[in-house]
Amino acid sequence: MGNLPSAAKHCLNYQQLLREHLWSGDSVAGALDAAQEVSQLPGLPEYVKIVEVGPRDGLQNEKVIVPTDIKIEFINQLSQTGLSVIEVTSFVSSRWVPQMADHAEVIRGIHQYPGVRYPVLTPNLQGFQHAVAAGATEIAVFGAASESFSKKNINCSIEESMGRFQEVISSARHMDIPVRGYVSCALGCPYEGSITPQKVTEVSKRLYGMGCYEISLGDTIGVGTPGSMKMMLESVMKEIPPGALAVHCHDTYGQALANILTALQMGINVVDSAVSGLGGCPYAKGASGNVATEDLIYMLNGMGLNTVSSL
Ligand SMILES: CC(C)(COP(=O)([O-])OP(=O)([O-])OC[C@H]1O[C@@H](n2cnc3c(N)ncnc32)[C@H](O)[C@@H]1OP(=O)([O-])[O-])[C@@H](O)C(=O)NCCC(=O)NCCSC(=O)C[C@@](C)(O)CC(=O)[O-]
Repeated sequence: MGNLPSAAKHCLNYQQLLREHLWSGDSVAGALDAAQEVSQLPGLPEYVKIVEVGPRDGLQNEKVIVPTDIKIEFINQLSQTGLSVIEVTSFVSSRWVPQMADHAEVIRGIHQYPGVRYPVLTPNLQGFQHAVAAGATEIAVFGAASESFSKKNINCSIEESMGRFQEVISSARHMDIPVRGYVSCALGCPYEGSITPQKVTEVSKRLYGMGCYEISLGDTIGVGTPGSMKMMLESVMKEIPPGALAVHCHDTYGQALANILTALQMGINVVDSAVSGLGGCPYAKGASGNVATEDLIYMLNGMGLNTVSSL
């Protein structure tokens, strides 16, 4: 692959692993054999939707800017693996996140496969308008449960961000564009430390009330444990049904799969992940990558849970 950045080579190799082995049911050395009997744990959903965030969350944090044609090839290959949602880029300021400066070229350049959705991140009306002009048909707004993180990440307070999101969501609604909402720092903040479940609930409830069809609760710096995940979800689930929630776990302390399992046991069946464990937010220092898609699928397969939608 010539002199491709190593991150891109790495994720394209993993993509091959996903397509050739995990989804198709072949076994890789030491991996679970499709014919092997699996026993399902009680209380788990039968189907888990994976939201692949590698091209966006993964590549936004790479030191080397991945060339646009490689991003397009990466997304096209991911589209052929069986994933039903691939978050492809973000319409943010290229001064803030230079890695996403080619957002319009990426969305225009990819082949949009039937049955796959390709959401993009939009922080404000300007980003939304550019995203729609480039052909985006699904978007996500991204807020935080931490005041300091909100200021560092999107340069406004939580209250101001809610005003911007309301504008975006209203415009999206007029165009029948579905909007997902992220809540960062759901289990801890790089600037403020712990965040109360009540604060996470308050922000999530506002986004849900504005019309986000799904709220993705982000453990932005990967400090959560099954204990704190359970407490946070118990609080959020008093206001939002589990069917409208997703979890987004970074893996700094190796807790991501355990945290995801906790969420699944509590009735959540949408999980964000990034192929090869890429990822991190440029405004959350110390955060490691997301849970790796292939590890997540390995765990879900091992529990007999379906990850390919039959819809
Ligand atoms: C939100 C802004 C744009 C505010 O940035 P700002 O500087 O406060 O914006 P402004 O409204 O004051 O405008 C200043 C300049 O930015 C431009 N501008 C204004 N809006 C846009 C836009 N949408 N796209 C492109 N340009 C834009 C605007 O046109 C103007 O340009 P100038 O007149 O100076 O030439 C900035 O703070 C930003 O881009 N932040 C993005 C940060 C980011 O992308 N973070 C990573 C994603 S979040 C994440 O990773 C967490 C998550 C989702 O994965 C979940 C988890 O793990 O927790």
